[in-house]
Amino acid sequence: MEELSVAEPDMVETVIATRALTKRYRGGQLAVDGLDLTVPAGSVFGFLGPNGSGKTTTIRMLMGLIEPTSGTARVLGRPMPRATRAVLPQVGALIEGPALYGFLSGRDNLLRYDAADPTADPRTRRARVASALDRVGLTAAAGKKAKAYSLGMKQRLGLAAALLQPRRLLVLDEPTNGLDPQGMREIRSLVRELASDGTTVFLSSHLLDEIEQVCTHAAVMAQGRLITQGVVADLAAGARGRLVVTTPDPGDAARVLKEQGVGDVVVTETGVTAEPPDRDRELAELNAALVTAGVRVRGFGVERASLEDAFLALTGEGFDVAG
Ligand SMILES: Nc1ncnc2c1ncn2[C@@H]1O[C@H](COP(=O)(O)OP(=O)(O)OP(=O)(O)O)[C@@H](O)[C@H]1O
Repeated sequence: MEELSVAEPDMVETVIATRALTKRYRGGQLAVDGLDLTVPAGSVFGFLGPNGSGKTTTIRMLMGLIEPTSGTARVLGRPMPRATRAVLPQVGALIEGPALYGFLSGRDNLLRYDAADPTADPRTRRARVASALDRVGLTAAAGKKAKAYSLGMKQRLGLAAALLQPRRLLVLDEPTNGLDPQGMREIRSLVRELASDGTTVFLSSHLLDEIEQVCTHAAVMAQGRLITQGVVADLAAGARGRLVVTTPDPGDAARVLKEQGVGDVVVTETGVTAEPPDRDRELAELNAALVTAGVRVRGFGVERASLEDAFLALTGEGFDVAG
């Protein structure tokens, strides 16, 4: 019996933990290669990687949908896929778009979904559905047929289905994929809101700026392997940022910076960028050197590194966004 119980909430500080998790598909494709993932409780964890980097395969292993070839995965403290039946009721998942009945209204879709859950009390069903609709902002559109919903509304309805029961973990696979900018904003702010009550959210994305905007933590994947993971701000800080000089005299500016020993000087449309110096004092000296040499400096400063810079620094290649 012990086997089927899920560890108490305060015992689980790591909501997802994998060790050397590996998946090789039958065709021989190594989709996930020795993955060690640690998702802390309460985080909004971004699982980032270009298309084909192994994100969906990992999520499917975490949800007990497919067996790993080797390695282990624990979700809410329990081994997957062995404890799938005990774990899944506490996990809300939105994977590969929600399965909806187009001819039913949004509300009726949720009523049906709730009725399919043997643990859901039918007497409180309508209240549960109303509150889930409210949380995702679909109350006004609840009576409309789902086929008339926009993609963003369908995603929100899928989220509402995931929220019918209290969840300790939400797993969202590319939740903003295919949405227009407005739809993306809505889903992002919804994710923030869901996380603010302490629910751990694990979301995959191939969009760096999305991860920077909504996530506290992130893991970066490339070709089935983990490149880095940690607090988003720390990951970005690991990259050094760029010295940016705005000037109508880029040639002179580049020459002066090189004379001063600055590395990786690149002429751009609006001026010059380069490796930033290690200390602020040197920054002031560089600025002075430019001015003394007669370079017309219109802007001078170090631009904060983004997660994209960190990714570039780690992989030495561009973040190939195919989707
Ligand atoms: N059922 C399968 N059989 C064989 N190979 C597969 C299967 N599913 C995925 N793959 C391969 O495994 C690799 C990882 O795919 P996966 O879908 O996990 O990546 P992803 O990061 O989720 O990408 P996307 O965002 O495109 O879904 C890819 O090379 C893919 O072609």
